Amino acid sequence: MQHTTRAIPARTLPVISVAGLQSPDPQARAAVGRALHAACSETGFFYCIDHGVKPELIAAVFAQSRQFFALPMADRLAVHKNRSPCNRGYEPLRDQTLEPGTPPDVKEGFYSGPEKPLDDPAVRAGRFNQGPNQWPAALPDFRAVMSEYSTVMTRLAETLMRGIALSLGLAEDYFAAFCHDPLTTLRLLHYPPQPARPLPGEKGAGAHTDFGGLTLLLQDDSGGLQVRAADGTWLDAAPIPGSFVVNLGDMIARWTNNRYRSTLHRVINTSGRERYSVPFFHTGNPDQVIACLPGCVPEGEAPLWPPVTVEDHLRAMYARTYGR
Ligand SMILES: O=C(O)CCC(=O)C(=O)O
Ligand SMILES: [Fe+2]
Repeated sequence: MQHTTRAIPARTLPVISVAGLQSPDPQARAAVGRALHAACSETGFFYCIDHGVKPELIAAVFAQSRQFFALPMADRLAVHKNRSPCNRGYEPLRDQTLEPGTPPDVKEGFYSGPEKPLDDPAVRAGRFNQGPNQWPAALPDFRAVMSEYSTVMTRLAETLMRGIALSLGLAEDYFAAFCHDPLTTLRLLHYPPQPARPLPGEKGAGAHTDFGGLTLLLQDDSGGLQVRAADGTWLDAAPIPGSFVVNLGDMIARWTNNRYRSTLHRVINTSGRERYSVPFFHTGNPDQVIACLPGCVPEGEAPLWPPVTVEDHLRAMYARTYGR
């Protein structure tokens, strides 16, 4: 019998151990940089392992999230994000339409972020997504768990941004200004099972790219996250326990003139069960101007996008996906 071989594009996302980024040995850090370079330029998505985030903390975040979405609707509506000047709190089912032209997403969520009092100068100035959180009164540990998790994840995102700088041949602290007072958003998501008879195009989360810098996602064991491959097919980002699925958002695509990809992804919860996930968005310093990095435009060509601030891009994307 004859066997033929042919190159088959990888059908899984790369898995990157990021422990080396914490090493005092520059060779170890550079090796992670090389792995990041391949992942960021090919898929814009990878699994991050050996990240140092404690499993107990991750378990606590999921446990609090399940409890939140199991609260009576009146308790959830008491912290509706429409009551917040900065998009913090509960987001009901079908509130967001990530994919233009499709029905609203079959997911509900909860947003929190760095706590700033109403008299903080940035809040008084009406800066986007900055201000106080709303916390569910019925869950006494919720606030502490989410706040600790946000702190830990901000640190991990900063470490990864140092790795991304190395991967681009830049100084390791190149993105320090982007990380200095970052907008970060912790989002809890709950997806009911995909409807038995969905409307045309109806999904848990419509196809979209993320708006910011890095997204670090926890998913439960339901599956359902799909990532668009270069050939236009959808890859399943199957759950790997203990890992984060990391992807690059629009800020990094614009910075690198699309050398690093902000890749379309979507969720269809065909597990038949409730699905829980927790994206953490590290969006960056709101005043940071994102303009094409030196060396990312070929001679004689113009960059693909004009410069934009983090805050302006974020504002435009919320307006588009929430229709207000
Ligand atoms: O729930 C997921 O797995 C992905 C969520 C997502 O893509 C988002 O919130 O931007
Ligand atoms: Fe996303």
